Amino acid sequence: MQAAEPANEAKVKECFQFAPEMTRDARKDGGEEQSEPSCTLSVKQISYTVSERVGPWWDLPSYRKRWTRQILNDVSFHINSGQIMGILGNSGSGKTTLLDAISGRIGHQGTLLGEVFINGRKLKREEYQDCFSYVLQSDNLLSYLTVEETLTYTAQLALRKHTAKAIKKKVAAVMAELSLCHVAHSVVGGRIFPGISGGERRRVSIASQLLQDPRVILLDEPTTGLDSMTANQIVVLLAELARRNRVVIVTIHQPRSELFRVFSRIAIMSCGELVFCGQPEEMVSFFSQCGYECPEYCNPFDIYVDFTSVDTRSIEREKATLNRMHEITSAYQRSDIYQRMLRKIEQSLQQEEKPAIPFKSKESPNGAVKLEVLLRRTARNLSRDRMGVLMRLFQNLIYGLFVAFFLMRLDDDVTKGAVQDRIGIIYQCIGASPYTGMLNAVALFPALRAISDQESQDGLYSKWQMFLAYIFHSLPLSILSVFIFTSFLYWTVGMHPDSLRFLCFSAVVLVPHIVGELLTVVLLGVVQDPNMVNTGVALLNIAGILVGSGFLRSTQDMPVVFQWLSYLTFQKYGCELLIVTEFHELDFKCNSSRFLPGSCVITQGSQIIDEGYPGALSRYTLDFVLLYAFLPALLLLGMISFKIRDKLIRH
Ligand SMILES: Nc1ncnc2c1ncn2[C@@H]1O[C@H](COP(=O)(O)OP(=O)(O)OP(=O)(O)O)[C@@H](O)[C@H]1O
Repeated sequence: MQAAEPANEAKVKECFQFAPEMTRDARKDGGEEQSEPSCTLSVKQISYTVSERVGPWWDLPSYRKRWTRQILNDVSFHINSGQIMGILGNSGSGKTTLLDAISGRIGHQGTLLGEVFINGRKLKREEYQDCFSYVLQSDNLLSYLTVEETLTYTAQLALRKHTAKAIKKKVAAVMAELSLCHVAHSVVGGRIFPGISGGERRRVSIASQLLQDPRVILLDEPTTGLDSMTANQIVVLLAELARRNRVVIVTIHQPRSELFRVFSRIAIMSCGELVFCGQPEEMVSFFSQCGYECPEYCNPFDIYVDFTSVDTRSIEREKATLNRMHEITSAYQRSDIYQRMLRKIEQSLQQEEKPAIPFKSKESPNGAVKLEVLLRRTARNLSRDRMGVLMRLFQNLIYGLFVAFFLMRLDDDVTKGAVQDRIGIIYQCIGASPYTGMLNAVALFPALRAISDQESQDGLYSKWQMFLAYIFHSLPLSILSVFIFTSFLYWTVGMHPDSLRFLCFSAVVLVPHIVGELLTVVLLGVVQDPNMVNTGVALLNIAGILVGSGFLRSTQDMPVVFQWLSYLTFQKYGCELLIVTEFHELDFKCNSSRFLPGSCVITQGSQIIDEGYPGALSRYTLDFVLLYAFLPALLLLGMISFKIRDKLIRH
């Protein structure tokens, strides 16, 4: 099949006569006509299959059976630097999976076959992320930072050898390249916080990638959700980026017909197959020769995607449209366009002097510097959330107000609840403070986790470094919040009036609060759904109180297995410590006018310690050490959890 004919060229002109003249075509500038392309990307026979269960879990016989689903089928193409390729196709046709496969971000669930070559050199799997920049469909930007700050922190994470001045220059250059200078000092914003526009956000995402000077940029639906004018501007901008000696591949839904002149290559996908890949003019002539003309004044992108899509609304339609799709795919594979492309791949693989693989700038700083940058970035971003900071600082205090209002003032008279009320306060302090920690983590960490998933795939840092940065940033706030809470509660309700005991009390209550937050973040490493983590931490806390506190059932009376389990709970050490802190050397009164048999048996706090927590006084220091040992243990567990996440989540 011939690629282009004069008659068809006339048709092309006719078809797009309404399209305004674009500035300059990336293709004409640096594409086919470029004599010595500095970078070539060849994708050879990429196939991806996944094994899926046939039915839902509630239909056990079909759930047990599996079938193999072909997501990508033998996809090959070749593109040079200076060119921009648009991948079109209906929803579910495999566009995103193709980009994931090319960039090495595909999950472990399926079987990936095929090879990717840069400058004719085969890429190893571990080299993918050092070679490609990938702008995801949903941008995860830090909302309270300005555009300039966002890019500066990214540059600090990516570029070690650069001085502060060089980083500033680099950020300014990238902002100029992406026309972001006018919003440099504007806050990025997000769903609940207004900031820059959607189009500007996309450009910030692209700018973040450009900081590492990638030669191959992949973008998944960068125009989704944007109005058509902004979408056009983004694609024209991408074409300009391509013209500066880069390969740009972009998946796109419903591009406007004007963009016909902007793309150097158009690929159309359907059901995981590459139905067509060639120059836009070749596309029109190819489809015409197949008998599928683009009607006058119609957008060829829409028309050709429609021709190649499978309509599943009825079995008859599905059969007919699937046949049509296969017919067009076979015609493409027999065409000169396809054969020429295969020859280019072979030429590129067989050239004698293959240029080196152009990796992204790999001058990332050492782990400690990355952690420091992440810590500064997280602290600056979250500290600008005024309501968030206020809630964080005063949530414990608000809870303390409830308790204080309920109890008013502790009494020394055992007949007026001197023992019961004190135990109640200790129970509330140990039982409730993990929840406030958990709520903080569930509200704040998932957004940071999404950012770290993306940035760790870009090779900027490891996921566990974001985990540590979040925990370290939260420590001063947690300490302050607990101190405000205990300062109020301790003195208002009238606990043991001794400053040292107050400090010990605060130091003990701090741990469950931090453990609640830490445990939640640790679980968020391996469990994606924050609601499940929420429930899990709440249940663990309840179980810990039941087994460890000794309030609901005396530890000595519990079965041996629970006694052993209690040693694994921070509640055991926390409760023992608070009981000793409050009851040691405390004398009670007994109001004889309300005398009930047995009510005046307890006259000293030490009786409570000896009966309920024998030996707790002598274990005071050890209990403190064991209680605080939960913090480094959970930090370690968190690092392991986020290393597991590296394996579980590809992006
Ligand atoms: N790991 C996987 N397991 C099972 N199915 C998968 C997996 N990855 C992708 N798919 C399926 O493959 C098909 C192609 O998905 P993909 O996201 O690549 O489509 P797309 O063309 O990008 O769609 P859209 O335009 O809607 O984003 C979808 O039906 C998707 O459900």
